[in-house]
Amino acid sequence: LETMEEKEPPYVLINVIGGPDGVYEDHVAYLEKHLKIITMKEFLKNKQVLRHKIQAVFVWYYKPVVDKELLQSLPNLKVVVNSGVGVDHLDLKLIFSFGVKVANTPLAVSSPTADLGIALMLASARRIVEGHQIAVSPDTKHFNADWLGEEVTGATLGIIGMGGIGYKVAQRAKAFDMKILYHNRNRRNVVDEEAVGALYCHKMEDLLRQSDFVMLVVNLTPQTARLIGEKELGLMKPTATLINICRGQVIDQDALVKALQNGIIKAAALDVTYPEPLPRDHALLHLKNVIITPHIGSATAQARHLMMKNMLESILAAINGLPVPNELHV
Ligand SMILES: O=C(O)C(=O)CO
Repeated sequence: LETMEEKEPPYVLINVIGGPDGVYEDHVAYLEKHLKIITMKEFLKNKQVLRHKIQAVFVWYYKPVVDKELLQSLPNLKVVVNSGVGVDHLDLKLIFSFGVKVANTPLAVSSPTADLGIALMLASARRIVEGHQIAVSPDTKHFNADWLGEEVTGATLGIIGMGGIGYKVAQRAKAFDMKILYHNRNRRNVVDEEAVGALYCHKMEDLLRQSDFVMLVVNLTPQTARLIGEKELGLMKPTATLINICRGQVIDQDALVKALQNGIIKAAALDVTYPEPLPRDHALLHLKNVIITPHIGSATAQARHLMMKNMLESILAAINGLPVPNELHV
């Protein structure tokens, strides 16, 4: 009996298989080569037995919620692995206090999210969404658009948050001959700066005043919540565009709506809002100078596959007492 138990794969709790919030079915099939997957529903049905077996929680798009109650019910939990880089939905201190490790998947997310930032910048500058609407409209009399877009070539891009994703945005923007400014808690080393031609702005205000495009790429923390409000929007050029690919809460959305309505800034391109999705009557959904995508920074087949693979690697390492790839610390 003992040998049979030893051979049992590690038990991992996930929210649900399939559906909009679920782990993809083909990923589950892959994971099951190494793990025993338990859905939240199965767990709740047979909690008394399963709670002792579960060694990892697989948080796929914010679910399941890892709260005190869940942590208390899993005495053999070793690790919580999170899809994506942002862990603002996890109470790290609480999780660590249970002696549980946490890992995320920064490498899977950084390139596709940077790509999306550039895509939003170009889509806004070249009015791609409006162009599409004209091209498919039954009424062809506006076919030759009676408006013009802006070029990004030679324009100034201000990147707020120069971590893994921000730096990849800069690498891409360099290819457009953009002038790149950045603001970050810590200045990057000179080699990194020179490789992309990025100039450090110690004061975010300086970046806001000078940029034609401002891209937000920070982690959501108490320090970055509502980082961009009425005052900051007021410092931006009336011709500037704000692009957000990190978290909606980094912007004071009411202030953004006012700034967009009153010509304080020209446009916004947002992959993230709060809440997600926005209520259907929200002003941001009805302004012509706004483009919104439904939080698709990492929504590529390659990224999601790599996320799942990295999460699996972190689970197996933690369970086997090995160094955990992408482990987060306090
Ligand atoms: O990596 C993250 O935090 C994401 O939001 C993925 O889209």
